Amino acid sequence: MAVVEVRDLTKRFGANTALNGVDLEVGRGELVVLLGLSGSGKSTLLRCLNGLHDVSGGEVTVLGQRVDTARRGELRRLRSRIGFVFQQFNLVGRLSCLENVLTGALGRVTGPRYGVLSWSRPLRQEALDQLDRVGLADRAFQRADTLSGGEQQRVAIARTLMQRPELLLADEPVASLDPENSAVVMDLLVRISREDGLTVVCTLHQVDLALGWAGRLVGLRQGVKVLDRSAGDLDRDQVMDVYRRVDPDAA
Ligand SMILES: Nc1ncnc2c1ncn2[C@@H]1O[C@H](COP(=O)(O)OP(=O)(O)OP(=O)(O)O)[C@@H](O)[C@H]1O
Repeated sequence: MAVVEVRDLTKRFGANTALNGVDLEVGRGELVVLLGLSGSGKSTLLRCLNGLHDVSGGEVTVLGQRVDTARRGELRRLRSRIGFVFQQFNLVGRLSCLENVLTGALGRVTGPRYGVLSWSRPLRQEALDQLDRVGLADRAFQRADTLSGGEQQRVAIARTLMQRPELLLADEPVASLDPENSAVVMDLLVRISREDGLTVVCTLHQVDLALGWAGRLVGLRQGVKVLDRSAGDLDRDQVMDVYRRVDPDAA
């Protein structure tokens, strides 16, 4: 069964059509990168997958759950199975890295938590293991806002893993990082996807990163899917064609 099944998806914002008849199927363990010019609909597509946007037409099924027709409770349960990694990390800067990672498990416990010791020992160990996995176990008790951008994104990924997601959506996860840190974060996403059989759908701006790290590339141009191929079958020029601007007067 596909993890993501999108059929003829259309999303309009007023008169603006952000997605126009998009079909997409993503199988378990695939790492798919969405590419396209700014405004081509990449983030909108990610947001339709976890129900952050209502759809204007078509069907979206994720982890066997219809998203476009889901009730609020069904959406809440579905979102607890989907990890989301953002460009801006969204860590709580004054909290330690360990506490930030622990908050990823909030959906698995009942009631509020204040401070590291309010979490059970097994969860604390699990959070430490996740920090270790992203290479930052030695920073567990350091304030998150004292870490570099690349390190903060790795903590954010560890936090998402605490959620035990079955699907990971990443919206420009390396957009604010330098090339070296971008490579570290992409390496990490690929490794986690392979080790856990985790399905990842990620938007990226950098063609070379996408070609180097993705299993499959999906290109959007003005809300239309114009490319959907295995990365190994593509060269740079073919991918760059996704970025060809469309002259509105030429149509
Ligand atoms: N909440 C919104 N309200 C109105 N229009 C929106 C909204 N979100 C996106 N859009 C519009 O939908 C289109 C697609 O935007 P989207 O953010 O999905 O593009 P993108 O490919 O992710 O761009 P970027 O690479 O800059 O993040 C754009 O024209 C954008 O202005």
